[in-house]
Amino acid sequence: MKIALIAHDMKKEDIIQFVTAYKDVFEQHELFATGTTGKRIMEEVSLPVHRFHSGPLGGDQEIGAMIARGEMDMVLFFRDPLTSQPHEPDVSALIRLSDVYEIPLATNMGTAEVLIQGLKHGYMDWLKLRQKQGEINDKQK
Ligand SMILES: O=C(CO)COP(=O)(O)O
Repeated sequence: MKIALIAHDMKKEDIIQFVTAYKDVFEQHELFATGTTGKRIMEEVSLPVHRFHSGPLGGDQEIGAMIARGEMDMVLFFRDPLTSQPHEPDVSALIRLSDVYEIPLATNMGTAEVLIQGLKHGYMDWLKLRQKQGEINDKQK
């Protein structure tokens, strides 16, 4: 499963704690992140992460492009709702694309917890079926 991890600055500490707490789950999946979030996860949790640009420099859009290509399975985005972001349109675009392609998206730790528990207990297996169906459709094109 390909999982995107993103956190605004005020939520970086939270995402580090979250990924540390569920390291046993995350280490079984392929992780992607915006620049600074990914750097901190690699350094502080010692997990491999594919890093994109920092969010304000286009990282959210790069993750959005993966979603549009059907290459991302889950997005955990710890947003800061109390600070205005210069790249708010990019943030909205990423959330919109998650809805367009029906990708499970958490925008806070509470929902992220439910998604990761679901992943751990196999409730996300329908995603694999969808991937298989996508592969079949691609072959038929
Ligand atoms: O701004 C972000 C998401 O919108 C996060 O970017 P960084 O992980 O580079 O701080």
